[in-house]
This record gives sequence, structure tokens and C-alpha cells, in this order.
Amino acid sequence: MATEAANGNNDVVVKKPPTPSPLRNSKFFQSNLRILVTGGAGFIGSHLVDKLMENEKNEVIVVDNFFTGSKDNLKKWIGHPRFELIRHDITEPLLVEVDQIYHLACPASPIFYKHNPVKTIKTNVMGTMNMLGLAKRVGARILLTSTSEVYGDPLEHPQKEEYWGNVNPIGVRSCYDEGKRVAETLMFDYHRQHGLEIRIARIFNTYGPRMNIDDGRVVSNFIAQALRGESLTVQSPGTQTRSFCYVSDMVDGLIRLMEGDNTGPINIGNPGEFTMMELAEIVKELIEPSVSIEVVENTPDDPRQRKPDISKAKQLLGWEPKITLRQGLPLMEEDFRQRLGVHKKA
Ligand SMILES: O=c1ccn([C@@H]2O[C@H](COP(=O)(O)OP(=O)(O)O[C@H]3OC[C@@H](O)[C@H](O)[C@H]3O)[C@@H](O)[C@H]2O)c(=O)[nH]1
Repeated sequence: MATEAANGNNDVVVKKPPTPSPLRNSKFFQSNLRILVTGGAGFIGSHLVDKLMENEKNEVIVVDNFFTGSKDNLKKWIGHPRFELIRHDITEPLLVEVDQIYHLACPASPIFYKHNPVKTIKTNVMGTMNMLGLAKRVGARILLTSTSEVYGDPLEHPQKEEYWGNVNPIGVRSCYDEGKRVAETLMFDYHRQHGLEIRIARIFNTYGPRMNIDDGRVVSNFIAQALRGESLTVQSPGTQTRSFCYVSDMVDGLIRLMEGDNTGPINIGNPGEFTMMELAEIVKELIEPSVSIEVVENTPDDPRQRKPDISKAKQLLGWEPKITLRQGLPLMEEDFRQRLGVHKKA
């Protein structure tokens, strides 16, 4: 049985995991691992699918409602015998016979998750309940991608998993940060009450190819602005910090967590910390030195600092990120150049 990595009173004896359904063991039995990825057409989800598909013993089923995800991100797998794509909104129940569930589905960019906040919280609460119900019914192990936003505007720095956070429960970000906090609670309640095998990753800011160009998050905004020759919009005051993890490192961390013996929550992120002004200066230097940097108005409740303590990931998963910001940005630049049709100057 999995050990519990962190937090409060989780050290309660839990039930044995439910046995997989009889269907899974008879008619549909086969030696491959069948893996469901919710939100698998999205940015991190599609990179995770690529990695899972590299293993010939894996069959991957993606469910996505394509609100922020796109079929384009999965085009190389469509038609592959070990791959299936289902258009489905996880706020509605779903029954598929699977062994593992990577539950990623939820808009992650603040402008998208704030666009329809009621839908965002439904996705996190009802969507997670539906996926937990599925995991219970078929005896699957389930991994939730939670977020560094559960720490809110943190009063402890860097953030350890034991920190309970500083979250505004009625703020404009709460549909996402409180939504993910409830999702974590549901995961642990199903674990304690029904013996479900759970894993929780707290994902810190992540970047890389396939982010939506107009995603609204800072790295994609700055790269798109630099390539379009527009000013880089640093939201005030510019001294707020974030720590950016390249997507291939993130995917490795998620797979290690799923395959390991710890429930989490475990922080997965890159501890290299930058102010938003520093980030703008690096993007300017690496991509387009002629652009200017402009300070613009910020949105409410923007966390002033964020940096993961990744001691647990190192110790329990043997994981740490390999790609620095200066190595990762050019890889993302290349993808954005192709999609925007902007060629490098000779
Ligand atoms: O154009 C921009 C966009 C954003 N920013 C700033 O950049 C910082 C990061 O903002 P982002 O929108 O990229 O992301 P946030 O850190 O606010 O939220 C993210 O946190 C972790 C993940 O779970 C999610 O992907 C997302 O919610 C903020 O301080 C924001 O004010 C800019 O300075 N300019």
C-alpha cells in the first residue's frame, strides 16, 4: 500500500484498494496497461500521451472536451491501434475499463479558468468525483494534477507540501485554487474511505511547445510578443516571482509519481526562481533584443512569490528537473516560430 508523503492527519489506516472489476479480469483482460488521460489534448496532457505511447505495453485513452485542448496536439496518434480519443466533458460520468487514470482536465491559464468560473469549479469538483467514481468502480489507480495555486499567495517561501496555504476563498482565482483544494480533499477521502490508490502532484508553472499562443500565461505571452515585435507586458509590480518547469521534466515527474509508492501530495516544479521583470529581460535577450518592456496593470490576488521545495520529489521519486529556463525557452521559441510563421533573422 502506498505511503503518504505529507500533511496533517493523513496517517489514518486506509482500506485495501478495490479489486478491478470482473470485466477487466475476464472478457477484456489483456496484458497491456490501459491508461486514461483526462485533458490529454491539452498542453501537458498531450506531452504525457507522447511519453506514455512510447511504451508498447501501454494503451492510451484520451478524454477531452477541447475547451483549451486541441486535436492538433494528438494528430500523430489518431488512428494508432493503441490510442483512442473521446470527446467528453468530465463533469458528466464516464465508464471505461482502465488500470490507471491521469486526471489533468481543467483550464489552467488564469484568463481561461476565470472566463467561466462556475464551469471551472464544476470541472474540479464534479469532474474529480466522476473520475474517482470511475477509479473505484474499475479498481484503477488515479493521479490528480493539483497545482501550486493551492498555496495561494504564500506566506512561506519556498513552498513545502506541509504548508496549508494562504488562499482567498471568495476571490476571482478561487474557482481554480479552491477547486483544486476540494479535488485534493476528495482524493484523500476516497483513499481513506474506499481504499483507492491515489497520487497527487502539485504542479508549478510549466512551459514548453504546444502552449496555446494566446494562452495568456506569462511565458507564452512574452514569447509571442517578442516574435510579433510587440512590447513585453510585465504586469505590475514585476517583482513577483515564479519558477518555471520545462514540460518534458514535468511529464517525467508525473510518470514517476504514478509508478511510485507515495500518495503525495508532491511538488513537481523547477526551483529556479525569477521575477517577471527578469523573465522579460531574458526573453528579450534570447529572442528579440529590439522589443521594449512595458509595465501594465495586474489582476487581483496575484501571488507575490512562488518557488517549490522539491526535497520530497528528489527523495521519494528520485526526480529533479534537468532543463534550465535558458535551455527551455529556445525550444519553445522554435515551436512558436513555426506556428506563427515568423522566421529567424539571418
Ligand atoms: O503577460 C503577462 C502575463 C502574466 N504576467 C505575470 O506573470 C505571473 C505568472 O502568471 P501566469 O498567468 O503565467 O500564471 P500564474 O502563476 O498566475 O498561474 C499559474 O499557476 C500555476 C498553474 O497551476 C497554472 O498554470 C496557472 O494557474 C503573474 O505574476 C502575472 O501577473 C505578466 O507579467 N505578463
